[in-house]
Amino acid sequence: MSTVNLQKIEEAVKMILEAVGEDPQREGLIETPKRVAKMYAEMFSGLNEDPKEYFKTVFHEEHEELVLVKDIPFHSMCEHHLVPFYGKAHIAYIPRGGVVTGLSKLARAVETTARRPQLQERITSTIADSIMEMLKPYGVYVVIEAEHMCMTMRGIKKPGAKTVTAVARGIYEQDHVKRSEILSFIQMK
Ligand SMILES: Nc1nc2c(ncn2[C@@H]2O[C@H](COP(=O)(O)OP(=O)(O)OP(=O)(O)O)[C@@H](O)[C@H]2O)c(=O)[nH]1
Ligand SMILES: [Zn+2]
Repeated sequence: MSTVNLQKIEEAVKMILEAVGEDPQREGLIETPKRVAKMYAEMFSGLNEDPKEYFKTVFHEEHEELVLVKDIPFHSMCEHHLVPFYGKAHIAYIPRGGVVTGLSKLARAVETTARRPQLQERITSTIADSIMEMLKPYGVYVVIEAEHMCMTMRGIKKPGAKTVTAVARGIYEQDHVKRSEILSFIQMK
């Protein structure tokens, strides 16, 4: 259930428009507070969701080897500036005890985690920790690469700069050879 207060967002957007010197009553802006409220409700819809829920869907398959879903596109909102950052997530894990999850659930966990005011580091660790807790695999390695609009369109203004975050859990914490294997699969076209 969404706890987003649409009316409050509308009022706030109207105030921002006034504060920057715009006329919220002019034709082009009259519907803008409503549109922005709807947009925020959508972009922050992950706030009341728990990515762990998705990993309740499991299948029994004796595959105690690598599973990697790479190039999962995502976009999120930087919690410092409320502007987007976007890129790709790559999720690798090694199942244990014949417990594998649905491949789409890995992408769903990215989506849910990204749809709230976020830091790239926190998206990365939340996904890794959710998988560890729910699937109890031998290990998880999550890599996220993203461009932050707050570094592109304002402030330091460095378009093209990419931030890479990686979180290793379980056997990936110690095993750099296994981590390198994932990184080479990620680079493969
Ligand atoms: N660690 C981390 N930092 C982020 C992320 N998104 C944005 N930031 C950074 O958050 C920082 C906020 O710094 P502040 O000095 O408080 O704010 P600011 O004056 O707007 O900073 P500048 O961006 O340097 O102009 C900036 O360095 C941003 O680049 C993120 O996902 N992770
Ligand atoms: Zn930012």
